[in-house]
Amino acid sequence: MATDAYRIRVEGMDCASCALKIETAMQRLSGVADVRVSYSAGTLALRFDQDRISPSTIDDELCSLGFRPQAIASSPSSIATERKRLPWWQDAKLQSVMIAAAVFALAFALSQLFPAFERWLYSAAAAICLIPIARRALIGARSGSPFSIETLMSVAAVGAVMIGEAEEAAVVIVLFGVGEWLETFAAGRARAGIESLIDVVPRTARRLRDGSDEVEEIPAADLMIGDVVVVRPGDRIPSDGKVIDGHSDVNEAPITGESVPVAKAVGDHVYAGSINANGELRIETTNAAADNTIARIIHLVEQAQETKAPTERMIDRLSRWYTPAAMLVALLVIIVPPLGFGEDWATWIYRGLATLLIACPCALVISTPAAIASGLAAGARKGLLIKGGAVLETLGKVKTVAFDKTGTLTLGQPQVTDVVSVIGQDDAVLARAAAVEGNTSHPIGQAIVRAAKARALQTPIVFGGSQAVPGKAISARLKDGFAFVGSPHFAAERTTIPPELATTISGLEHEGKTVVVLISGKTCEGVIALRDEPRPDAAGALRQLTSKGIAVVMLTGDNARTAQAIAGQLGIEARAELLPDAKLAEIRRLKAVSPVAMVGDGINDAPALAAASVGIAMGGGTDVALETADAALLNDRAHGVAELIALSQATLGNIWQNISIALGLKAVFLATSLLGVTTLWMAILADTGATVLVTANALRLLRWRASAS
Ligand SMILES: Nc1ncnc2c1ncn2[C@@H]1O[C@H](COP(=O)(O)OP(=O)(O)OP(=O)(O)O)[C@@H](O)[C@H]1O
Ligand SMILES: [Zn+2]
Repeated sequence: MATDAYRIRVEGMDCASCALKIETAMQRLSGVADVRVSYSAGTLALRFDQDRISPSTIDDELCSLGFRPQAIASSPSSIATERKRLPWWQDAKLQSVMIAAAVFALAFALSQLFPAFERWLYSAAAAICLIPIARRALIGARSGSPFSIETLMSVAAVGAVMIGEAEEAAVVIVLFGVGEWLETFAAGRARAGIESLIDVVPRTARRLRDGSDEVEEIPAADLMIGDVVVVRPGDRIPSDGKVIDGHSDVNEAPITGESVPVAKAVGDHVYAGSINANGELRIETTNAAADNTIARIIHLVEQAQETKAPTERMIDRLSRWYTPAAMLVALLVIIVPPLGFGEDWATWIYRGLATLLIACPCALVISTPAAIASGLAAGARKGLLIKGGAVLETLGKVKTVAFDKTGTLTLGQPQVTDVVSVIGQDDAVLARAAAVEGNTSHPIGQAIVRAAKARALQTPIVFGGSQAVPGKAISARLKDGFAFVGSPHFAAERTTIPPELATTISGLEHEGKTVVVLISGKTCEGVIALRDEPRPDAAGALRQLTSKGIAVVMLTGDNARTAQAIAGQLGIEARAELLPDAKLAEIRRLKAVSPVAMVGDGINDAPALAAASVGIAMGGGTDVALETADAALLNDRAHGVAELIALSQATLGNIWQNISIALGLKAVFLATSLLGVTTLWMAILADTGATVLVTANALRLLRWRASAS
């Protein structure tokens, strides 16, 4: 079966139960799978079978439910234009509230003139205003959501009219409209988290006309790869690109969350959305608008918001039976006291209707996605990229963080410090080792090659390619046979290391240096020691984690003495000499006890990152980090790990506050309705009030700041 992905923006999805309604309706269409609706991003994503259904059928279904499907723009600047908001007085919800209010005002005026018809006038007005709501209730019922808020409203309003409370029915309908309008407003605010990212990309760019010095202003979305743009001091950079002229300090906060300016000169890479501080720059565009780093971040955050967290799934399931159950309770409230205890019918019908109105699950359904959306957006603004609510939830529960050593706790740029030769000349050892490492991507090998270049050494010829022995060594054929550069362990497996050399090696290792041995045939020709400095902020970042009661451990393929020396400096426990498989096994072992986060540079430790409960990529540059791992630190600071965990914990806390607010308010109002204290209009206000409160509480997360850093 060939399936296609379909992703659109849905206008009018302003209440979380709307999102559920769309989800249910889509799941019922045949030929549709993987339905994901994000209330917080306002998007719908699904896969469909071309042979059985077409996108236009899907769009029609959305329209019949009362929503407006819209294509998603691919670049931030066009998203910004696309999302241009209508002025508030043109809002459709507000207009329908105004119409309802006008109809009731008319009924009121007429009833002053014809007091005898008062009841009829209000009933007629209620009926007119109920029509659109009842229609939505019917459409919802037909597409699989019979117990929507519209159904509850319709039943309550009809019931109120029937017991002679037409006036109150009128007030409730108007208030319902006001509530819906408030929810739209709140939903808009909740989406502001992402919009603040979109807004950093300028709409226009000053492009240099081919071969001349003339500048023309064009939409940033129309920039093409190779175009040269001129960015004046104070302007935002319109596209990812390479500086070809000028130098300046650039604030990359929109991408990395770090507002310390970075000096940029010819040849340096710059990101769309960053702010050019003081010098004019000419930049050659390297990415099309939709491929800019910031565009990819926005896209990832939106997609992250579409994936549901476990708590959210639980709440969704809960809310699917919550409403029918509440309706049942309302029914019992209506019939039990009069039938069982001879109480007054009118009183208990009224109380039952109030109970019905507070049965709307909106606030509950919204509690989790609203918090997660804010948490994800707050993270993205600080350079903490989290790929979904599930990751956020797991991160908040992490008890152990495992760090890869190279490039994560250390800078990942080892420098050759010592060369010890057995065959005579130091330079010969370095040159031969550099030849073997000629094409390696391993940081140790690259450092050796750099050192040989720095000494302007002539490297011997290599025959054929090189062979890596992962976690151990690399080999290549030189003129006089095969040579290996590898760990002392590996050397000891192949040959005997002379005792005095072994002493030298362990001495160097005690200093925290990594030592590799050059072997040719069966002879040890010499050793090379390298030093990789710990990141300046590593020790502080680790302390931040341990002070929160999180265990930290360093995993490395390096030898135990070197690992110990570095771990000692950082105050961390180390597991050393782990071959790639052993790293995986170690992660699995830790994970069996409690959730584990693994932090790596995302380049050569992808399997370990994947095996952990949460894989966090850092230091690998934005490109790799963005695509691999569950979370990424775009700012390349070790502190980011503690911040990620703190943000996740704050989000989890916020979720539980929201659930408590939602359920707590319902409980209070259920009690007061039974006691007869709650009026219908109070019940409807309590419902929308809870939704607005929950949204407002979730929005607090947007202002989240890492406390200690
Ligand atoms: N290309 C190579 N040249 C020389 N030594 C190598 C090479 N590849 C691996 N080794 C040896 O194997 C050891 C382990 O390598 P591995 O790649 O597993 O760890 P690493 O990436 O250096 O460190 P970490 O596990 O902390 O990231 C290295 O310390 C080194 O001694
Ligand atoms: Zn609602």
